[in-house]
Amino acid sequence: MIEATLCFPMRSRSNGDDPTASADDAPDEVLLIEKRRGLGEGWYNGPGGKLESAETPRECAVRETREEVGLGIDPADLEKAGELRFLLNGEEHTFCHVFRTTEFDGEPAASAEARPEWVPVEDVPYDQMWEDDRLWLPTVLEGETVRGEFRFEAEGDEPLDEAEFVDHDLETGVSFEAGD
Ligand SMILES: Nc1ncnc2c1[nH]c(=O)n2[C@H]1C[C@H](O)[C@@H](COP(=O)(O)OP(=O)(O)OP(=O)(O)O)O1
Repeated sequence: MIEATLCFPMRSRSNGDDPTASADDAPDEVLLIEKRRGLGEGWYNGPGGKLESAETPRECAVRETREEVGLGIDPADLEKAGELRFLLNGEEHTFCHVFRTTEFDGEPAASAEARPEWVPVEDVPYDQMWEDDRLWLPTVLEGETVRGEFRFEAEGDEPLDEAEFVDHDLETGVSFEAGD
C-alpha cells in the first residue's frame, strides 16, 4: 500500500492589490498543478506525492509542495482536511492525507513535475482531474473535512489512473487527531 499526500494552498483573490481587502476575506483561490509526469499525468491536482521512508505525512506534503512548485510551508501551518483510501480491484492501493493551508512563502514556479496555476474555487476544472476529486475536493475547499473510500477496477496490470472508477463512500465533518 502506498501512503501519499495532497496539499492545497489557498489564498484570497482580494488580498492582492485591492486596497479594500481585509485579511479576514475567505480564501477563494486554490493552487492546482497540471501534472507533467507519473500517475495522473496531464490532469490537474494539488501538489503532493508519495511518502519517503521515515517521513511524516506533513513533512511529505511540505517537501512535495516545495519540490513541485517552490512554495515554502511550515508543517504546523498545514490543516488536515482529509483522508482518502483508493482501492484497486478490491485491494488497498493508496492511502492519501489531504492538507490545506493559507500560510506559505514564495511564488509558485513550474518544475519538471508540475505546472502551477491559481484557480478560483468556482472554476476548478473537475473534468480534467481524477474522477473522484469532484466528490470530495469542493468540501475541502469550503474549509470542511472529509474521509472517503474510492473503488477502482482495472483489467490486468492497468495503473490506477487508467482504471474505471466504480463507487465510493464519503463522510464529511470528520475529526482528525492533533498533529495528524
Ligand atoms: N484517485 C485519486 N484522486 C486524487 N488524487 C490521487 C488519486 N490517486 C492518487 O494517487 N492521487 C494522488 C496522490 C498523490 O499526491 C499523487 C500520486 O503521487 P505520485 O506523483 O505518484 O508521487 P511522487 O512521489 O511525486 O512520484 P514520483 O516522484 O515517483 O514521480 O496522486
